[in-house]
Amino acid sequence: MDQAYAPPTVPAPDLGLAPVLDCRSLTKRYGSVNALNAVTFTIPRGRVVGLLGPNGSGKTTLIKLIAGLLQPTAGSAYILGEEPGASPKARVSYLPERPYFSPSMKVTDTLSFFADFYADFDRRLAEDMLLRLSVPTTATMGALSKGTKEKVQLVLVMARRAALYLLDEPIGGVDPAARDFILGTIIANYHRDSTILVSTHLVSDVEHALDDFILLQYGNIAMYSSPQLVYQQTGRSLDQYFREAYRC
Ligand SMILES: Nc1ncnc2c1ncn2[C@@H]1O[C@H](COP(=O)(O)OP(=O)(O)OP(=O)(O)O)[C@@H](O)[C@H]1O
Repeated sequence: MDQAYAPPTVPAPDLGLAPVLDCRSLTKRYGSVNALNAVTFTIPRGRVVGLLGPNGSGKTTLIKLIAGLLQPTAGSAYILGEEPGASPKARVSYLPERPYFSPSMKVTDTLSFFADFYADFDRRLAEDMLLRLSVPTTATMGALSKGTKEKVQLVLVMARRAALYLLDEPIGGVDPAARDFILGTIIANYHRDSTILVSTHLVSDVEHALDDFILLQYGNIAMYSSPQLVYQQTGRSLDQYFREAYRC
């Protein structure tokens, strides 16, 4: 069922290139649970797109399908014109919703791990960002607070030169001051040619950093628009609008 889907209301920048992400009738069922229902949308290059929606609306499922970590029940996700596979994966930098480094690894070890694993990883950029976020790089991951671990993992993912960044709940545990730094410096002003799809419940924190947003509800796209357009049409911030209209 896809009748809630509305096409993007913000015109895409005409870069004369294939869209970074093109999802066509993307569907995922877990047994009898319809997690994603024939979702169709396109994201052009150079956009920061928020993936919003209440618990269980399908955000993580969508991100994992795009990252190639889940097989769709039907439909496809194309990244720069290709389905997820070995070559597009190299163009995608994915931040999972849960920490994945061993607690005994030092922060510097995680940098070496990324440098060995990803040819597009910019170690100096990562070190610079960690310094600006006051992350102790000689500490082990297990000794870091939840928010600091999130900072490390986000920095690692954003220090790759990818075409598409998929960030699943990147800053839930980060304190508000650091959230501003992360959103303002790392996400909003980052790699202007790259595209970021970021899932989050922190609408009021992220909305100023977003070019567009996709609102999922019950595995369908309920809205694909921009915070600016919502403000023009309703006089409300995205956060206020959702609290009133959708309670998510
Ligand atoms: N491995 C799984 N097996 C069965 N059902 C699943 C599985 N993973 C997700 N689901 C179901 O699919 C639906 C979408 O889940 P998903 O995790 O994608 O939502 P979400 O929007 O990311 O939620 P949240 O905001 O709570 O993280 C939910 O009904 C969830 O219970």
